[in-house]
Amino acid sequence: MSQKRRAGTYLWTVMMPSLKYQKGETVMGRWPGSSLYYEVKVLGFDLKSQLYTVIYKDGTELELREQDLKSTSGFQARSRSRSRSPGRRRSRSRSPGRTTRRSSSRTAAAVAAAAITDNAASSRRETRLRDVEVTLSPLQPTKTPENNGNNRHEKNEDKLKVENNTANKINESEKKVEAEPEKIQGRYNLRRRKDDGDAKSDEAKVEHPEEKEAKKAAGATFATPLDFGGKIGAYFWLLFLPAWVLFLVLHVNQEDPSLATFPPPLPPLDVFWDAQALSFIILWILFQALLYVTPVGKLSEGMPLRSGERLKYRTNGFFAIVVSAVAVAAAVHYGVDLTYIYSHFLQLATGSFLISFVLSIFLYVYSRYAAPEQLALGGNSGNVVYDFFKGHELNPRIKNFDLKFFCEMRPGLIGWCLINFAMALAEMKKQGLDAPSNSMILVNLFQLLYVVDGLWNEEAILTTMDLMHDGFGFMLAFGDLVWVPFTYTMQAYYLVSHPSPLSVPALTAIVILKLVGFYIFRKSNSEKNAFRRNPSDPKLSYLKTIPTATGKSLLVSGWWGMVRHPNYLGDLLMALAWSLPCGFSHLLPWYYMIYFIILLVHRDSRDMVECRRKYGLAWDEYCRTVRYRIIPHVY
Ligand SMILES: NC(=O)C1=CN([C@@H]2O[C@H](COP(=O)(O)OP(=O)(O)OC[C@H]3O[C@@H](n4cnc5c(N)ncnc54)[C@H](OP(=O)(O)O)[C@@H]3O)[C@@H](O)[C@H]2O)C=CC1
Ligand SMILES: CC(C)=CCC[C@@H](C)[C@H]1CC=C2C3=C(CC[C@@]21C)[C@@]1(C)CC[C@H](O)C(C)(C)[C@@H]1CC3
Repeated sequence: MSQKRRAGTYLWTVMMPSLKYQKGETVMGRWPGSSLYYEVKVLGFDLKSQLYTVIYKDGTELELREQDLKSTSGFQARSRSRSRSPGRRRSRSRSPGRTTRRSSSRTAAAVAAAAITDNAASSRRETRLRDVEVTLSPLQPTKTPENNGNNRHEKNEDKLKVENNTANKINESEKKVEAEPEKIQGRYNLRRRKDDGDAKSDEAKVEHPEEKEAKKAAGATFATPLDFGGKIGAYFWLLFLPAWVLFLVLHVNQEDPSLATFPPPLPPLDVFWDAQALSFIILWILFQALLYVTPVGKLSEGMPLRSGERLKYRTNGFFAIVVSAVAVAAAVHYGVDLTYIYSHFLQLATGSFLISFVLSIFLYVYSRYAAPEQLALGGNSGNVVYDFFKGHELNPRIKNFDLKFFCEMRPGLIGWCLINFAMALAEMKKQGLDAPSNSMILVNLFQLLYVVDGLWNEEAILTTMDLMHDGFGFMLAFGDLVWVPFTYTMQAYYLVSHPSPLSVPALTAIVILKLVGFYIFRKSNSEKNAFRRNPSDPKLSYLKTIPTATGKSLLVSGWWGMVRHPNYLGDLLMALAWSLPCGFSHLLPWYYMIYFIILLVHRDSRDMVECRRKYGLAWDEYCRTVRYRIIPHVY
């Protein structure tokens, strides 16, 4: 176990009697870059960095130094005679990119967060100060030697200018903010929340005595609210997910896979087990692992972690699928009968399930040796079953081998195409055809395009929820190794014994639908990925953005101004195009579509909660501007 895995860097206290401010205490916190103080609640204290995490009333969470906090006594409310009613304030100059009216109830945090800016125009407004509307007046500290003149901005007469200057600074310096977080933080005397990825610290890893005590509490405090039904839900999903795969696999084999025949007849237990099938799965995973570690292709950087570190990923997925295709073609050429996959589907699925289960146990045990900052916020409840299910560690790695990235992008995803191909061969064999049916060809090509595109743009996965936020546990291990290859292939499996002829107009309409969906999916994912990687990319300069207190901005025009998840919309259209070739006789080939709607609606809600937590009122502003979640004018 490396030293790094054991070293706990960020430690939080539940009770630290020696601290000036206690957890839960309400104090006044300076808004970064200004002299304005707002009421904040202390959430915790980081021993190592000596920073307090506080939450403003608008929900923004920031990390502040002790000197940026003051007790509430000694503050006076801003008198009305000194400042116009903030609710009636008007903007002196409107930013060209501004698209929405200001909300009447807002704190400075929100003001800083809510100015929608034009990416390109922001640099031209470098020195311009703007006034903005606010309703909640910030409080100013009564002058004391301590706070008098310790900040350049305090000399400004109009404090709101200062406040808005802060907003502007955040707008102006978006490029710098994302590229040079430390510099910006230094300027504002502020650190973003740790989970937003910054704050690399090189301080010595000496353990203070208090740290030891605090370590015990660290596990429980580094967590976000539970989802998937919480602890009870975790038990349910652990049982339900494998049972559902079994149900589908047993159903699709029937001549008439009607849901009325529930439960499907269970085969004897020994049918499930096949050592040969298990060894094929192991060989496949090892083969993919070998391709993954082959030093071919780019080394891409992931998003900054809580520790500030950026992991490197070998993004050679396209290379892997090409080599895999050549290997499979060679195997077929030399007489390997791929219809084995069709005839041993249940056994192969069982083998994969065993591997995913063993892997999940390993991952959980391995995560017990990880440093607190390496854990996933969403899988750190302290409940073994929940954390085992959700994934305790964010990016488990054995040396440079990233287990989550590998499992998500390689064996299951490429295996999905292999299985589809085997189903096409099985269809020809079973139906006595010289070539696969039109429907089978469409399903194969559509899903192949989806996978190849994912691998070609492999770097884009590094800015998705799974890679950035979700831990690696049973949910993803099972999802990647069992769910994807053995349920996403349902349409092809179904077509083997349920031919579904397609007319030319139907075929054309389905192809168009797929292409439209693909276009939306690819363009929107690439837009967000490019923006997250380089917000000052000149190619994105036409886009409008909302700055947030974390230093990151939110896109509010382009694809991400159409709906909040344009990528989901494209994905759903593609899912529809995958099911349509199978006709309407049975529900089974529509399983993916139904599951996918549920998955994406749930993912959207999870993301909403997470983004609200991260971005506070800036997120609300985004939601007010972009009203629909996935389908314009519908949902
Ligand atoms: N076939 C399948 O089974 C599945 C496919 N998918 C597909 O995978 C892809 C990735 O999906 P997923 O990871 O769920 O979600 P997203 O790729 O949409 O990632 C969501 C994150 O994007 C960032 N974001 C949200 N709104 C904005 C904005 N306006 N401007 C800039 N950044 C924003 C936020 O992260 P931050 O601000 O921290 O950067 C947010 O947490 C999608 O295309 C989806 O359809 C997903 C699940 C299953
Ligand atoms: C019910 C259950 C077990 C849920 C687990 C969900 C996983 C199956 C999915 C979560 C996100 C995924 C993504 C892809 C595959 C499915 C899982 C793992 C993905 C790799 C498919 C190919 C795409 O191009 C993609 C790279 C965008 C995508 C990323 C998310």
